[in-house]
Amino acid sequence: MQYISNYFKLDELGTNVRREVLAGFTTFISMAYILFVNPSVLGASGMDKGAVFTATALASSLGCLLMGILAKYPIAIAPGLGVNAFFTYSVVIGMKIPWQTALAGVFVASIIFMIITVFKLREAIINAIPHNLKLAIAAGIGLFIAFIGLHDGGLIVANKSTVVGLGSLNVSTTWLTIFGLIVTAILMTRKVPGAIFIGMVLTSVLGLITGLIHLPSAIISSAPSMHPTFMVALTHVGEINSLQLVVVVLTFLLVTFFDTAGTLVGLAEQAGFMKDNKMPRVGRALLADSSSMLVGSLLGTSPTSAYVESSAGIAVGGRSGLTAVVTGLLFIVGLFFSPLLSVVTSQVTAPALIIVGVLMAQSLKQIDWQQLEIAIPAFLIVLGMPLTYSISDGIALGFIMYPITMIAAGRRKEVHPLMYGLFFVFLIFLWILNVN
Ligand SMILES: Nc1nc2[nH]cnc2c(=O)[nH]1
Repeated sequence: MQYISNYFKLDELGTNVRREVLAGFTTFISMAYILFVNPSVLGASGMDKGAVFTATALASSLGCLLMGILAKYPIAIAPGLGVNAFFTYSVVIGMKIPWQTALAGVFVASIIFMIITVFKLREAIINAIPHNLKLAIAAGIGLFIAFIGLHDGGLIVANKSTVVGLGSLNVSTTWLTIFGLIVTAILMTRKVPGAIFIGMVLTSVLGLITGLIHLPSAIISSAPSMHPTFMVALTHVGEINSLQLVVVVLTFLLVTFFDTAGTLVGLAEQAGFMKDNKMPRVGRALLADSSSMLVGSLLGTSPTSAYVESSAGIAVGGRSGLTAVVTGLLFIVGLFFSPLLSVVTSQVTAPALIIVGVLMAQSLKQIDWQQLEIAIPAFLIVLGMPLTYSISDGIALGFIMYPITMIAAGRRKEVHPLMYGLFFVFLIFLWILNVN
């Protein structure tokens, strides 16, 4: 115990083992839903849900353990919601790229992410992209996953005359979504730890009682085999050979890199770790994420990110890497609960998607809406993501508009050369998509 306390510097951080364990549990309960939501989202791309479940648990566990032990932060890592939706809906379903190739794209992006981190290019890249556009990406992803949740839960449906509209309230399963959304919203508002998880449990129970969800055959079982997805990424790397796939890899990289970097800084501010506006050991934290993304792609899951839900553990006092280690160990325990997958239907996951969307949309408030040369591209990113049903299309719209409005405002010297490069990359990308 003394060794643990010394290693994680618990005394120095003004914390103790008991508080750290409680924080680790709190964070785990807040994000355990991803064990079920990730297989549901990636399963829609044709991937085996059981294999994704096991890959999700292992990649999350590894990410949390690395973050705890190497970077010593109370920050958890797991496959990001949003980027998994991009994987399924934009890349596999939209661009008709096989999931095996998409997984290879995640693998390639993770290697670039590692190189950027190890060779300290990270500051240069973080600085090249305007802060307001990074905020817009986070917010846009929030709107995108909320839109997916509203649609999957039956609340928003396609409509021939108005494009989209309110779903029919005569569909009984939609009432499960409504119930889940209200319960989760109340629990979140009252700051109950694990609100999203509890909301999902209560919605599933209501589904079981009303017969809208069928009883699972068991609760505990051995972890499902990863055979259908294991090492598939490696054998398909050769298929990353078109501009379309280069843009897909770039999007995986941009989204994961900025999501993680932004979330790390946000959480470090919350926990009081920032020194001179900089986060100490940020390289190690990014390495923890890029390593779990790399391993995750080989096991069978979309990119991992630092999780906003870590703020729940920090809020109950978690300050050291021990918090993340506890969360990581709990993901191993989670491996044995795969039979519950069948209970977690899209109506059960919908409220989680909508509420996490709200959390991610909070960065809207920091965007400088007064300067139109910034506001217009930022707005296109934010609105573009849900309306095009694609993170990369949203980024493309904003990144193409940005140099145009900046030049119009007489601020062309403030545009980083990389942004001019991305202007052409995304222009060609949209053009290729249109040709198809
Ligand atoms: N930062 C972050 N937190 C999440 N929590 C659930 N999904 C995500 C995600 O994609 N990014």
